[in-house]
Amino acid sequence: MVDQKVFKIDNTFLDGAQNSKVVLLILNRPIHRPLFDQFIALSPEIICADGGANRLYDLLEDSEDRQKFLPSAVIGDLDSLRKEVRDHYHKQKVEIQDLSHDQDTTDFEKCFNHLISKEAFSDDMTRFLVLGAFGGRLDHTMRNISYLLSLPENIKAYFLDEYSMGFRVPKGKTEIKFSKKFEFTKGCGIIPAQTTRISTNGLKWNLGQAPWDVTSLDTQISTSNERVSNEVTIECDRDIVWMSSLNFLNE
Ligand SMILES: Nc1ncnc2c1ncn2[C@@H]1O[C@H](COP(=O)(O)OP(=O)(O)OP(=O)(O)O)[C@@H](O)[C@H]1O
Ligand SMILES: Cc1ncc(C[n+]2csc(CCO)c2C)c(N)n1
Repeated sequence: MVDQKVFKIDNTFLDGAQNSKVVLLILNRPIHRPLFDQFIALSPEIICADGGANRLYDLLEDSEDRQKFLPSAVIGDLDSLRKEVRDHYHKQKVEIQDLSHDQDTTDFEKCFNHLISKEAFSDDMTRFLVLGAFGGRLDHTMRNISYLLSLPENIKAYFLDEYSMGFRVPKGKTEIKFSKKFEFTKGCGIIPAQTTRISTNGLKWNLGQAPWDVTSLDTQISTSNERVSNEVTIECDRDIVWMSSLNFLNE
């Protein structure tokens, strides 16, 4: 029998367990302060997608904090970036990239595509935390999920709001090690893009037996599931998005 390659996803970097490079991408959505404070403790590089810079600027009320948490770039078509915010970051020599010639990709995609095309971010150790990828307009959220599924396999992207965190699990067999500090054992879910044959281990309601041997958007999606272990194994024939609920709102 040929041994199947097992893909590993290790989220313990969120507990500060690994020495990984973290990039925090801020989109144009309200920023939940406790969420920001937790992730900023991982010493990330900050990048803002267009109006995301307004959100960062408004969150940090005094100039000392604004200086401390300076983004290294603001990227997008810049139609949402307020003048005072643009002037402020321009004065601080933050790179401001106007990509308004492109009317086919969202500001988030412009920003992320630009980042991952750079050598500094193309290594396997970089983790991208995208703040504000869910909530707000459902078409934006759905497009963000679609974009997540289209990323190259080596890109480690995590989409977040204060309720949940989503990441792609590629087709094949994957072992996921969860963060103890951030990811709640209750309230996890699996979002399929296409009709997917799937089996899991480590959940209270494992998938793998009829009718739960298949998941698809137009039949059934596992939500409100629970992890019974800090490690879960998933085997699927299409990429899916794993959703972990976060416990910020329970604090
Ligand atoms: N209402 C919203 N709901 C969900 N996500 C949003 C919303 N507004 C903005 N975003 C996210 O933040 C990113 C930056 O937002 P910004 O307001 O600067 O762009 P936009 O002009 O509204 O959208 P687009 O990306 O289509 O140009 C967007 O690309 C999108 O991913
Ligand atoms: C089929 C299709 N639908 C919508 C748009 C519009 N659009 C999508 S992203 C974007 C940029 C916004 O900053 C714009 C204008 C398109 N180009 N193609």
